[in-house]
Amino acid sequence: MEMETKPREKPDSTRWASNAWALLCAIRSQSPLIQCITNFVSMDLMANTLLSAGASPAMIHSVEEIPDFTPHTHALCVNVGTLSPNWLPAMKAAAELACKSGKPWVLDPVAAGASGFRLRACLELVELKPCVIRGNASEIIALSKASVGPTKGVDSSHESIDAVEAAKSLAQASGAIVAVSGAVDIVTDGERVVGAHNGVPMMQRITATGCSVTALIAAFVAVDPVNAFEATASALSIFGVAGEMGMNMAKGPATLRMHLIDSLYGLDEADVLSRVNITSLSR
Ligand SMILES: Nc1ncnc2c1ncn2[C@@H]1O[C@H](COP(=O)(O)OP(=O)(O)O)[C@@H](O)[C@H]1O
Ligand SMILES: Cc1ncsc1CCOP(=O)(O)O
Ligand SMILES: [Mg+2]
Repeated sequence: MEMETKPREKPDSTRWASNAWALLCAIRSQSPLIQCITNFVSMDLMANTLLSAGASPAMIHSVEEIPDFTPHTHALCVNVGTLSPNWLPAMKAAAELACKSGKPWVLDPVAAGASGFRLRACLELVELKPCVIRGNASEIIALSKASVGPTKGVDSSHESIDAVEAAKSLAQASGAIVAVSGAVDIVTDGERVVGAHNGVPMMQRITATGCSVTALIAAFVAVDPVNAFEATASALSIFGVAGEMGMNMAKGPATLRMHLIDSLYGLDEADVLSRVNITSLSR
């Protein structure tokens, strides 16, 4: 039998899983403060998602408070779900201040293609250099093409895999990491593309799971801002793992919502190492 002369390299999938676990541990020990300027529908689930992961959420959105508060946060999540003209200045001010303070910020362009007002707002926010943009496939396609069109509102009428090219070109044009959620969560920096193959279809039946995973991405990039690509894929995969484990105990969307949060809170190393499934999709 031939002796191995150097340590065998761990396969990619194992490295992704170990890294995801390390980042979750960092969130649990550091409890990063995440400012969320988000829609009324998502506030509760988003805050509870962040708390169960170990982060500290603050739903603070008035423009008057941003100069005092935003510089003390570790990351910012901006979500345009229930956008109205009087909320946009606060979103922009917080994004600008986050950048100025060297803090990553993450954009969720909910229903980007549903109206001209919403699309313009999203495009203006993209100009303010988000670290990560996470949407469903229809949102990323609309934002990438800068086009308003027939949509299903906040839901997607496309598969995530159909948005890979749109995501790559949005990443190249904006400099952001772009994530497309769906059956496979796609993450790209414009060159590399990975897929996170976790989650269950029932997650689409709970409102604000997309919003909540965007906030979770903010928590992951808060603890590893230099590796936003890896942090984004890890957050999506970990949320999917919590969904898979929650689904084992759920009877439908309402109980999945509860068990997903409990599972995210209780994830241990063995769960993460055995379930995180991130693979390269680059050609
Ligand atoms: N068919 C699916 N299979 C597994 N997970 C899914 C599926 N569709 C969505 N998810 C998961 O549900 C969460 C919300 O994604 P999605 O429904 O695409 O976002 P949004 O609510 O913004 O439209 C993500 O964590 C995603 O991975
Ligand atoms: C239903 C709804 N309407 C405006 S925002 C919102 C929540 C959307 O949440 P998600 O994008 O996570 O499904
Ligand atoms: Mg959404």
